[in-house]
Amino acid sequence: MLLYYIKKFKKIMFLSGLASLFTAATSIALFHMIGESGETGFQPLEVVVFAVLVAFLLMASMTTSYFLSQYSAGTINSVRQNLVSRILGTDYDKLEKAGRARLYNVLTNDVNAISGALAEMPAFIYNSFLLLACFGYLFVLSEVMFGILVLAAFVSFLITKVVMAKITRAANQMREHQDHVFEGYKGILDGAKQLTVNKDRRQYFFEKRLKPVMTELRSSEREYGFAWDINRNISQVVIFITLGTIVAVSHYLQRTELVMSYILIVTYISAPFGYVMNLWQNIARARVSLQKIESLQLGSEQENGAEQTHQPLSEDWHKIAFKDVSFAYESQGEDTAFSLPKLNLTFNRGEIIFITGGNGSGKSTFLHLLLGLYTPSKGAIQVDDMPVSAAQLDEYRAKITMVLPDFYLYRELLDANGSPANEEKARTLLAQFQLDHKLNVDKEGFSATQFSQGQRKRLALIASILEDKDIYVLDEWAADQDPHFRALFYQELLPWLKSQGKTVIAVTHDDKYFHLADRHIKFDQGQAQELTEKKCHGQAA
Ligand SMILES: Nc1ncnc2c1ncn2[C@@H]1O[C@H](COP(=O)(O)OP(=O)(O)OP(=O)(O)O)[C@@H](O)[C@H]1O
Repeated sequence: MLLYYIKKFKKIMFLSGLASLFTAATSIALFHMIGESGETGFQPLEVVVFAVLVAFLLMASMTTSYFLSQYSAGTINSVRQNLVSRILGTDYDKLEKAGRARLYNVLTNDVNAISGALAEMPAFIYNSFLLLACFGYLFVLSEVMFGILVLAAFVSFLITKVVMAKITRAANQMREHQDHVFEGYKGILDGAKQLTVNKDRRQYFFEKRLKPVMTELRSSEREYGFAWDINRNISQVVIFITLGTIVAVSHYLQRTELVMSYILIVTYISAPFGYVMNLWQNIARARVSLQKIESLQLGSEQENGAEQTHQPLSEDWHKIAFKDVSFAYESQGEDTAFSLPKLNLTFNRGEIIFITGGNGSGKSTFLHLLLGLYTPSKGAIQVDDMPVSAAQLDEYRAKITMVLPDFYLYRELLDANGSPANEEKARTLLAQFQLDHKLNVDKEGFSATQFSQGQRKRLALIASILEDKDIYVLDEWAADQDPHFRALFYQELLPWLKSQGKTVIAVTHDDKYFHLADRHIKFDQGQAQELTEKKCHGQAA
């Protein structure tokens, strides 16, 4: 993936590399002049050349900085977009398994770690050129002293390599602990009300849940930083030993005129050398982040406008069927995971179907399968006897609109084509749902977003109706409505949807209205049973 981004920005990398080359060449020319004129001083012409070179160096380094900043901003944006796009293209069950806390961590820490390492790539090129040019110049000055320098660089490299193993281990631990801390942050935000009202819980949560994971994170951060500090300190010592050796050898070789050039350049390159080493550290972190992202098995980037190569599903469909559909959650620990064994159900177009059953009987799991959020482990969902293939899944899902208990209220209202919905139509619905006094709709969608839970659900249903899909999947929609709206939903809205040819599959516990359904399917421990009319009227969920 790192290579992917390097390739993506190769033009700007090349340009910054070129600018770096000029900068490095100019620096060497300046060093040469200083080294040559150290004892005699500058002649008037040399002063002019020196001034021109300094001006050129400034221009070249500023041009390099310009390309670097372009690259950095572009890379960070590109990594962010790529990851968001991959998350959007990931199957829901994988996202559910990863969990929100981990995904937040990917979108914040990992994006920063990867983009940070990539953004420094051109600076790495720049500093590498500088190092190469300086080394080349030192080689020309004296091969023996250059050999000493190479030996010192090699020792420094070996030390870094040993320390690197420790750094990578600490980086892995740090990343793992960050996930735990993010899980804690999620608890603070999602449970803000409970934590505010319940002081004991707040203290317990902070002391027993947050503090331990934060302490773990701190110790892995310390280990990580310390390992790197050791490396830096040893490298500094190596530089001083090198300088001392150079002074001694130059006296031994009776070439003391080289001491100034050598000390000047070795001191000068210690900063770029540290920079190159630093990037190594950043790459280690980026690699851990990349491994983490890969372990979440995110999807590939969303394809916009990809050509359809599959057989299209019928627009004029008549029935949707579950054919021998089985599904089981992954077993956690020793417990046997919940499963839906061999469901055979048919939903005809234009029907109102109520789904009932006790808590944990499998209603939501069934809806997740119906919505194409979970993949059956066996069997298939069929549209007019044709199994829906993986390639047809988006097309199948496009027939459905839904309001689930954990819905998100998007401000934007869309129509059947995914374009902004007709404002007049939206206003009419607002009036019908008695929300016109609370808010308005404009080009951007709903004009306010602070509502009661019942009102939010009404708005979610308005958004669903505007989407104008064939199938409405509603999970306990009426549960938060007052008796008036509950009656309106069952006695007016559902019959109206039916009259429009819509299919409604609704989970409900409102036995008072069971008679209004065309069909009634009851779930019990994962088994679905179609209730006959008699049973249907006589039984509550
Ligand atoms: N993501 C999951 N991973 C593992 N098991 C799960 C998961 N979601 C639900 N379950 C289990 O599956 C069973 C059925 O859950 P489901 O949410 O389908 O029930 P439900 O009928 O919708 O219940 P309720 O009326 O309480 O909403 C439960 O025993 C639950 O523990």
